[in-house]
Amino acid sequence: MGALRNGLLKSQSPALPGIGNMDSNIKEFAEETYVPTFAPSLPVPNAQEMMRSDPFQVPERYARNHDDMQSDTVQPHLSFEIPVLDLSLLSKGDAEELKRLDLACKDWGFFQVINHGVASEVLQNTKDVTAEFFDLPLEEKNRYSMPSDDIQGYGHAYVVSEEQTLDWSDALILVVYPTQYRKLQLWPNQPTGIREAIEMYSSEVRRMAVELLGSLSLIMGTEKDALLGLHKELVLGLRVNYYPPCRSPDKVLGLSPHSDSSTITILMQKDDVCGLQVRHGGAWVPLKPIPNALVVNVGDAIEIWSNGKYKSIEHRAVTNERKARISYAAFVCPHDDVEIEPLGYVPDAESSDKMYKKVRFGDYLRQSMNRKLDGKANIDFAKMETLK
Ligand SMILES: COc1ccc(-c2cc(=O)c3c(O)c(OC)c(OC)c(O)c3o2)cc1
Ligand SMILES: O=C(O)CCC(=O)C(=O)O
Ligand SMILES: [Fe+2]
Repeated sequence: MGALRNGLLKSQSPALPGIGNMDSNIKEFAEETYVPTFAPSLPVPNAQEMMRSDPFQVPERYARNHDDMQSDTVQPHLSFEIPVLDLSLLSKGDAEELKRLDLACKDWGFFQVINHGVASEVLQNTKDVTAEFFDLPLEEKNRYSMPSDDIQGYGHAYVVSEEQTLDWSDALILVVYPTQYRKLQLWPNQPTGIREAIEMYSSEVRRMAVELLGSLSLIMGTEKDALLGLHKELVLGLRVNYYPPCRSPDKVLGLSPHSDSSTITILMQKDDVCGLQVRHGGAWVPLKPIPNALVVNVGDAIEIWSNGKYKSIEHRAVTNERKARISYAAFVCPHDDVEIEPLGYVPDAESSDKMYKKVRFGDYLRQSMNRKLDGKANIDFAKMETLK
């Protein structure tokens, strides 16, 4: 078992596979089943504890380059232009709503979804129990620390050098589907009901993902079930981001600019704190939460399958001066063994030339996890040599 990730409490060991909080029948199953591991990340301090111990300090490792932060234009007035789509209409195959989906994916790569069918009680319960988890003492949360060679558990991912500027956040990352990939020893069992809440929320998000993949298949000019079929098995990783407040929000970022490697990402966020910003026309546009809506963004896999017609869009999270923020990103991905490449028949694709080569999704995901979050740099891995 590897090094402890959360630097502030070095005496606490991470939960060991097969010890402690795992049901014996699940343990037996897990031991017999292949569970993929993910990229290593360096240990860094726990952001929440750092803030708690001295609310006014911004350690050097977190301080962003002043010029970079100042030169970033933020355009709040464009928030209202980020598309809002009705999933109940999309699922019925409503032609106008499908057209709006096509425009949303082309112009923004981000949209909010209403009438998604996930009960507000399910959303609220997930928010309540996970907020309680982050309020637990560090010692308790560290029972679920990420092992040093994996991305699952409580800690930090994408930290690959001592020099890189750190994000002002902690995360709990769990693989939920397929169920045999779950590492239940890293699933919190406190507060009561947290596992059930995550399970319930994720199964609703998976249902939504299947409906959205159907609509995306249609606007990509193929059969409704094509994209789902291309996944072989739908993989769903849930990343719960905890952003402590920061008294100097202009000096730090909660999450560095990046695009998601996924096919699509479905994001839930606290209704009362803004934080997500989307790259649009060279500026950053804050995405204002609509109560009970879920946010969807196009990931790198769709960019590749659509030969660049629909692009994964860079986004980042900023921090709030007074309030903590929690967001829940569900990454919907194909199975590791799926080979992705432009589908070849997407209508009006940006270029008739193939812009991306064939890549195994597992290789794509791992190369992205072996580097720091860095805008759209990941996708170079799949670009044709002549286009890099
Ligand atoms: C099977 O276990 C997992 C599957 C996928 C992920 C995962 C997929 C991503 O696409 C992804 C991501 O795009 C991302 O942003 C770059 C990220 O951090 C911000 C992820 O943690 C992430 O995870 C995890 C586990
Ligand atoms: O916190 C947010 O709103 C963004 C989270 C995100 O982009 C991610 O987890 O990939
Ligand atoms: Fe993201």
